[in-house]
Amino acid sequence: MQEELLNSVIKITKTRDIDSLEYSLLSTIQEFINCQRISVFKIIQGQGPCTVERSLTLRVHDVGEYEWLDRVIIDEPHAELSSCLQSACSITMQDSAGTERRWLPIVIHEKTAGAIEVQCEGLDSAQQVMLNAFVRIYENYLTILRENERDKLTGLLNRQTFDKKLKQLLEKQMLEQNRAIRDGSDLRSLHRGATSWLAMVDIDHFKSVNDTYGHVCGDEVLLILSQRMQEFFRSTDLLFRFGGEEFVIVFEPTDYESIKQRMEQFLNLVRKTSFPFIKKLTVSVGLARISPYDFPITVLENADKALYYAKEHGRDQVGFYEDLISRKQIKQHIESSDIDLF
Ligand SMILES: Nc1nc2c(ncn2[C@@H]2O[C@H](COP(=O)(O)OP(=O)(O)OP(=O)(O)O)[C@@H](O)[C@H]2O)c(=O)[nH]1
Repeated sequence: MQEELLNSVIKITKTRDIDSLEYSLLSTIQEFINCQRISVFKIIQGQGPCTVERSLTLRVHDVGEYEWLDRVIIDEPHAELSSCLQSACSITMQDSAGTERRWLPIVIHEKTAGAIEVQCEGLDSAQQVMLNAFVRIYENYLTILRENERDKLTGLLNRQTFDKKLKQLLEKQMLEQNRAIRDGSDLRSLHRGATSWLAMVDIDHFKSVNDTYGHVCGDEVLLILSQRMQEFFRSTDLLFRFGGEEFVIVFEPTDYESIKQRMEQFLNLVRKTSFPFIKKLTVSVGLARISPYDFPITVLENADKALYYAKEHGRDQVGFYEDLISRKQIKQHIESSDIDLF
């Protein structure tokens, strides 16, 4: 037993990314405590009321038969889950058939980040101790992994995580498309023109902010801008600090008109935001569509070309890659495999 326990701790801490960590945690809990259902819930930070997503569920049907349920946003969290998240305390409920449901909070840097829900036939005290210990190990390890994913100054995702996150998003889109084709759904009516988008945001004349007011003031500008971005964009949009004064946003699928309007509103918000010392600050944006079969580098290059165009044509504006291509204002990126050599 002791050896099995040690091996399971090794399994959990061997993981190098947050998604695999969730799989390891749930399978380990299931291995030691016979459950009917285990889920990881996460609070998605954003504006307005607290949004919760069920990040992963392991549902056990029969001995040796189980299924994994994927990420889903929970509009109305269960009352007990909400209490657990708000109070950061464990909550247990038992129904008349003796089935127990437990919610254990996940606390990171003294803030509740989510909860683990366990549904089972009732736990003895040794199992309860074990369950608590697994959740604490998960909590500690999650703290380390989260810090590795984030930029130190702004707290946004860092560039190193970009390829992985975009790949996950593209795989999800591809799965959805394949599922729709398999189920015979009409893709056009299914998505109604909605695709994912990537925006590259770059502060205009940032060098002069540093040169005139110093690096500390420059850092403060970066911090305020990233806070505004976190408040303004949806909690499901991925925000990265890509380099010095460059940010990348990957949007959940939406149509062209909506993304256009949202980016214009964002530019307006930046114009109206007050930054220390600086009278006026603006940003330029390059926006490109993300298709399921794109390479991350291609999408970045497209957005970068559109950004370059926006910078060259007066700054404080959004360059739309597809628009610029169709108007022949920039040249299309050609994949090396598409080039006909003969
Ligand atoms: N304060 C601060 N400055 C940074 C950081 N990283 C990069 N920079 C500065 O960002 C500035 C980027 O300047 P440029 O690439 O010349 O661009 P720009 O002045 O914004 O001009 P345009 O992009 O053409 O509008 C440089 O002065 C860098 O030193 C950082 O973490 N903090």
